[in-house]
Amino acid sequence: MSDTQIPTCRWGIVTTGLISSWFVADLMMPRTDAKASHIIQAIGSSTLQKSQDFAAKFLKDHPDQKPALYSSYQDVYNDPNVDCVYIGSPHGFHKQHCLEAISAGKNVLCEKAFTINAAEARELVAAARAKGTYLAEAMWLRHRPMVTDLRKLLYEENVIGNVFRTTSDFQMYVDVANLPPTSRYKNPSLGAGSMLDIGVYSLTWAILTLEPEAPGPREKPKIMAAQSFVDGIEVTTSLLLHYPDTGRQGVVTSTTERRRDESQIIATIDGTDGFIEVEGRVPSHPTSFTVYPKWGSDDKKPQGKKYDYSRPQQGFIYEADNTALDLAAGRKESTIMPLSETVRVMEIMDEVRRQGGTVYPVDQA
Ligand SMILES: NC(=O)C1=CN([C@@H]2O[C@H](COP(=O)(O)OP(=O)(O)OC[C@H]3O[C@@H](n4cnc5c(N)ncnc54)[C@H](OP(=O)(O)O)[C@@H]3O)[C@@H](O)[C@H]2O)C=CC1
Ligand SMILES: O=C1OC[C@@H](O)[C@H](O)[C@H]1O
Repeated sequence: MSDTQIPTCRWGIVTTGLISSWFVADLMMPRTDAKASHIIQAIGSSTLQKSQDFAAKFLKDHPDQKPALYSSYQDVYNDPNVDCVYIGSPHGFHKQHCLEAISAGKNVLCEKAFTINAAEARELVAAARAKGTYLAEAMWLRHRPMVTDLRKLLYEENVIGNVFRTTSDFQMYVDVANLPPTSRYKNPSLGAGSMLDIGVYSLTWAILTLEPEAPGPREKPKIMAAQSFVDGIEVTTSLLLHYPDTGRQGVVTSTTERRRDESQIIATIDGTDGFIEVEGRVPSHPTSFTVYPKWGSDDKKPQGKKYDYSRPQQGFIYEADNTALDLAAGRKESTIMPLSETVRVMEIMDEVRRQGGTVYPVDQA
């Protein structure tokens, strides 16, 4: 604990790609409501030059940060001053990188999609439990205070009556046909495909708004899914969730075939007394939501009440703070995204892929 009684987490950043830059930039932004403080203790890349370039670019305004810069990921796992390793490699490497970190005795926060399939996720859970290390999926959407507030309005205050449906669509244009085979959006071994990369967020909106018990134990929905492909890579997934007990339905879609607007409605939750629209750039990046009463008999959209959560940070600070709090409390997994929940999500995506026809090389191993 620091003097101010908030925990400090010393992070070891593994890989210097896009997400690692977003994560580090967010952690370094000033704020007044910190629940933890964060130190970038080490950076590991496939080359020393990349680690140096990353630090020079993303820590240039933070001379107090003096990370050890490494030419391998293993050096980060071996660094005794690192409290938690953040893994930002492509999906296909998550299992290997997590296993290497765990076997070095390190706590791990690993990017989504957690693994390629549920079997890999279960293997990681077993490894972390055997070693006694912390392991969590960096599903940052679940950590947003907005999500907690929204679920409270839905299921404690019942602001839209009985929830019966959620729709969520993630659109992102990727020119799959013209990408090199090494790209994580094109290479099946790296887990290319819209479902694992972005559909997981649309699915998360359905889970969070249709399953009030989440992340506790609960029934699994029935799943109906279809997937489409370009050059053998899944580019569009549509999936229907149906909860027989309540009749609720989730309409969950993702595509890398469509350009999106800068701001849009990223999820809609329908209830018997009204509806809620979640606004933002994409389903991983909500900025506000608006609660509307039921439509009247005229054709005018009713007046809604907007809840705005825009702030300078992208939102990675919430998962980082919560990880630091978990570690300070001696927990071995996240209370917000427990490992059982990660495995459940992976199982749902396995079933979507089984119906849709996406097969990754490790599925056949
Ligand atoms: N939470 C979120 O909003 C986001 C999450 N993600 C997730 O983060 C992960 C990485 O995505 P992203 O940052 O976009 O990917 P990038 O391609 O930008 O970066 C991946 C990094 O992984 C390392 N790497 C190791 N082996 C390979 C390989 N064979 N091919 C490519 N990279 C390799 C490289 O790091 P180095 O050169 O340093 O060794 C590379 O820079 C994915 O799991 C993705 O789903 C991505 C974007 C947003
Ligand atoms: O998690 C993600 O959200 C934003 C997208 O740009 C990215 O490809 C995806 O991995």
